Amino acid sequence: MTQKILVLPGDGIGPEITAQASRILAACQAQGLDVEVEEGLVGGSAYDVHGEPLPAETLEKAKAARAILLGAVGGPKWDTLEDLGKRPEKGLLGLRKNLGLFGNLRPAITYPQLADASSLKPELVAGLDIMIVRELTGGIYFGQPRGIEERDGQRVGFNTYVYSESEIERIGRVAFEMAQKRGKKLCSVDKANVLEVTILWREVMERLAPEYPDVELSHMYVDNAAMQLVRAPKQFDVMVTGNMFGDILSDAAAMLTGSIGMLPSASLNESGQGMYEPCHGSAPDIAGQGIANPLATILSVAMMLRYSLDEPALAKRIEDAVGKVLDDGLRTADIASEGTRTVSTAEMGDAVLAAFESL
Ligand SMILES: NC(=O)C1=CN([C@@H]2O[C@H](COP(=O)(O)OP(=O)(O)OC[C@H]3O[C@@H](n4cnc5c(N)ncnc54)[C@H](O)[C@@H]3O)[C@@H](O)[C@H]2O)C=CC1
Ligand SMILES: CC(C)CC(=O)C(=O)O
Ligand SMILES: [Mg+2]
Repeated sequence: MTQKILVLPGDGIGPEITAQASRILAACQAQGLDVEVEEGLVGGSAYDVHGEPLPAETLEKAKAARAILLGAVGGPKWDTLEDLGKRPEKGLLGLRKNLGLFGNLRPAITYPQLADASSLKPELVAGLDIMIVRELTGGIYFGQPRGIEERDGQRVGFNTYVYSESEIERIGRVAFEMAQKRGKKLCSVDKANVLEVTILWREVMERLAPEYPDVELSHMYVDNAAMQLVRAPKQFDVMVTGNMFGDILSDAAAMLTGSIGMLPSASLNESGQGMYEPCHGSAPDIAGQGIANPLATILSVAMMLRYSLDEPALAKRIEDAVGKVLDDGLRTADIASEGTRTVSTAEMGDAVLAAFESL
């Protein structure tokens, strides 16, 4: 049966990088992938047309799609909008919430060819393969109450960090199952020395552990986890954490791989429907220059093939194509180093496409 894919380019570099990823998706269609692809508006570009960052039409299309490929949202043009609900980022959060995409997978893999582009010494990252499992529809980004209000003659801003047992349990199960398929080590990251919500988080992870006897569960406070990620990242296999900690730790992990432009992601719900996007934002500082790295978005297509479309062979072919292009010494500016050839966003797309077709 033909499956629907929705492409949401978004803002900033979003349209530049999704254009390259869409070419790879089209190449997969030419190889027999039975999908129907359509585009939609989200974020600032949707606000400019419809006055809201997640128009009903986009949400309808998203619900009907098996998978969504999203570029990025946001930018200075919309940062002054006082109504937070109208900001581009709310469009993205609205999609995640409405589709129930609670399970966010963020693999940080250092391609051997990029070990010297990492912020760490090559020996610290050679062979690095971490999976960060981030809870995506709860925690402080969604908790109520939230707001800014007048209290005792001054304004007070507040958000609520809340998780229910069932929310913790379902992301815990995703992480334990992921660890079972990988190196059988799971590190749960919390701040249980200070935050009640993460005391509960830790308790639920412990309660699940006996159901996964082959997985070694450990716990780490988030401040230490940030430090350990840049001290000795290869100690980690799977990490599981809440929405905000996962957001921050995954950007830190990105630099182990060479660039935030290398980190793809999958956001899944219980039925395997997924949204696929690079971990980075809309990069307004380089938007429109044709220099953004499209590889995180292209690798997100590979994750889509693996997690929502059940096409692991095509997924691997894309990953191998990326490896081949890196072997050939092609780099966008963010991952360039001595002896490599710096190429534009579109030239990187051309090269991955050619490599994909040659494999
Ligand atoms: N998933 C999303 O749509 C996200 C959206 N944002 C939004 O994006 C806007 C910019 O946020 P920032 O904090 O600056 O984060 P950012 O991730 O957009 O950029 C941070 C730095 O990384 C660089 N960078 C990011 N992606 C790159 C790529 N593919 N190739 C080369 N360099 C790349 C940028 O040039 C910049 O120097 C804001 O409006 C923010 O809210 C931020 C994070 C995620
Ligand atoms: C709008 C933000 C929560 C997006 C972000 O930074 C992310 O998901 O990594
Ligand atoms: Mg982020």
